[in-house]
Amino acid sequence: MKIVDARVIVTCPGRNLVTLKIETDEGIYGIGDATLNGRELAVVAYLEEHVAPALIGRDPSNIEDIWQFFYRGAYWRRGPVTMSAIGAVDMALWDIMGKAAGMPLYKLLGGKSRDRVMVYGHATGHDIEGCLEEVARHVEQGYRAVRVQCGIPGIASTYGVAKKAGERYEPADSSLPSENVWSTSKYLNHVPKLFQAVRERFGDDLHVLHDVHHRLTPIEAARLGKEVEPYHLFWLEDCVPAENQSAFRMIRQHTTTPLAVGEVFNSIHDCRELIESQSIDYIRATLTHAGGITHVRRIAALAELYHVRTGFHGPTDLSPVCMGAALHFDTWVPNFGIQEHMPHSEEIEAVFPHAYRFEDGHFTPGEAPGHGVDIDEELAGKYPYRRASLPVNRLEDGTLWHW
Ligand SMILES: O=C(O)C(=O)C[C@H](O)[C@H](O)CO
Ligand SMILES: [Mg+2]
Repeated sequence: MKIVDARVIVTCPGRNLVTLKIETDEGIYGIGDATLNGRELAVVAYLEEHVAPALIGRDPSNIEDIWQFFYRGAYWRRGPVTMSAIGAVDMALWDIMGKAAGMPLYKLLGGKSRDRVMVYGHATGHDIEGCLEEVARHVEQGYRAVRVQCGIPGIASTYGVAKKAGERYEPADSSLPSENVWSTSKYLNHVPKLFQAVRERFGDDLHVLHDVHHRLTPIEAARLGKEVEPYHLFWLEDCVPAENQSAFRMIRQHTTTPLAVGEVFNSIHDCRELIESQSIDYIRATLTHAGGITHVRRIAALAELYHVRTGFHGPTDLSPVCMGAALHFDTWVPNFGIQEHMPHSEEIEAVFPHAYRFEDGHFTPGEAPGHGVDIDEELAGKYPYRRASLPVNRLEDGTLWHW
């Protein structure tokens, strides 16, 4: 089998999504997700100029060699743009091989380690009462695990909180970055009260999660971890920016709250120290941004040695193609923890028909060969690209802060 075509499809059914389609001389094609939120066209250019031409004529079954060719062969290694491009190629090649073998991807990877994949949903509210209502709605829908993000009194807009009650939260909300204001002290005073209220209302069995979105310093993160200990979070996510991996050793010494990190990571080298020092409990690097299945399974294997489990990133800025491939990976990977789930809009679901299904707080990947996600190119063509940027954060005195 030979690759005869590789094309990038950009569509914006409510948000920008980038898909790589690789076609073979045997009529089998595969698709991969290459979406990098707010930087979509950088990956498109990388794929179109540097990757697609070099794919033509290759045997798609040489997945490992093709991965090495684009990683080592680029000389300039790593980084979200490069690794998203490689991730899309890799996902599409695994899709092709699954289709050629007539097997769902999880079987190619080594078969089922579990019957179904537990996901967590997103509850968001402007105040604690609003959050509790949203958590209740998720529980009614069957979710066993819910991430809870709440508006902070005295701060106009907060990460993870939709503009209006009941609306979807989409952070890439304007053409150029909008500016948010952040106060660490107001946030730290509020969050323990939120989780106290959640536990009082929903009891001990519901898994609850929280995303700090990189905003604290290590000692502030240590304080938060300690103060929410009585509420037994499933995890506290991205409590500090993780460029400085050793910061987590200090947080770890102060708290038994489980820690999750890695949605912005794109290689095993970003994760290595955190995993080897046993400073975290869940690794979130996912297939699109961390070089595809071929690379993320190395990360998962390293993590397994240190009791670290997977907790893949799964916001709407990753397309259903990533979601489908991730659900196969989750079904197979021995050290699975949980999978994030933010439902895509009806428009996006129509552009990307898929075999995966939600039931009772869990997903199954389906039995379609490959990753089981397709793209309706005609429909995709009706939604042209629109520039959208993620916000920036400033402290109350105007200092630029981590968003
Ligand atoms: O889903 C999460 O946990 C996130 O933090 C979502 C990110 O803000 C989003 O992917 C940015 O593009
Ligand atoms: Mg996050």
